[in-house]
Amino acid sequence: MNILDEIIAHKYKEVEERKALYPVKLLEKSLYFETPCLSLERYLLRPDKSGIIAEIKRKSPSKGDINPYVSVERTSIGYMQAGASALSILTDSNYFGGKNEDLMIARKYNYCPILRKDFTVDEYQIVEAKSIGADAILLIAAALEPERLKQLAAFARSFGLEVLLEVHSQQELEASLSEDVTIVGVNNRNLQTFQTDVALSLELAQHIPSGMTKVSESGLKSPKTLIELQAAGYNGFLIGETFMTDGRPERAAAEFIRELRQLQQNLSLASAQA
Ligand SMILES: O=P(O)(O)OC[C@@H](O)[C@@H](O)c1c[nH]c2ccccc12
Repeated sequence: MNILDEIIAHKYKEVEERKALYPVKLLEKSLYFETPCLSLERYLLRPDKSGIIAEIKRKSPSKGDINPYVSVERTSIGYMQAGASALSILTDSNYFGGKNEDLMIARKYNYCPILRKDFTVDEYQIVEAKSIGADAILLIAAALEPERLKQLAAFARSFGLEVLLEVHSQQELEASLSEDVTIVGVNNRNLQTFQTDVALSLELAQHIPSGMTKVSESGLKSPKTLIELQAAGYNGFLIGETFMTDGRPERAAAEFIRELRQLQQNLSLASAQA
């Protein structure tokens, strides 16, 4: 069994337990149901922002502990001050050391779109995402039958949540697109080997319908790579480890974004001179 199958099998059980502990009726009392979501897509397209979705990830199956005691308050504020477009908060606890409270803390301190990063397999988790203040959810093509994925996407949209559709191949992409999906994320991490290869994003870019907002996910280590991805049509860049492996992730993000802006400026100067 590969790691994704294992995580998903565990998730189905976990969701049943959570449903019993915190019934939907209880979640629906959250004030966030009266608050409209901020559009991740719109923030990714804002020219004054970097396009970076900065992630808070304490640990992962591939790396083990990354930053287990990170301060979500300090890091989330610092990420946004550094010029990130949005936040991604892992809420899976078993494999990634996250929790709903992490997202709630990020929500409390930041006015920006927040992606709830989890393995969504059930409508309950979508109600839960809205109840903790998320603006967008992830749906992973490799984890869901295409028809099921489309149902969940429509359900998320009915709460105003945006959907980031995660794919690893052209087949997954073509099978899973629907009118409820406007943001496509190409995950550069192979879930069998945990290797990351940005070439996958560059390859798949041409197959993503124009008009979709394109995000490249995982293994992004240098601002130069972002410039390449931008040239290939990417608007968003999901970055976790490169920041989180630093004792102060927000400082690593600030440094990264400063370099990115420098490169962008050099490029626009060069093209103005040409
Ligand atoms: O830490 P990285 O290599 O920068 O990757 C971030 C993000 O893309 C990765 O955490 C991720 C992508 N898809 C996921 C699905 C579930 C959990 C985590 C992920």
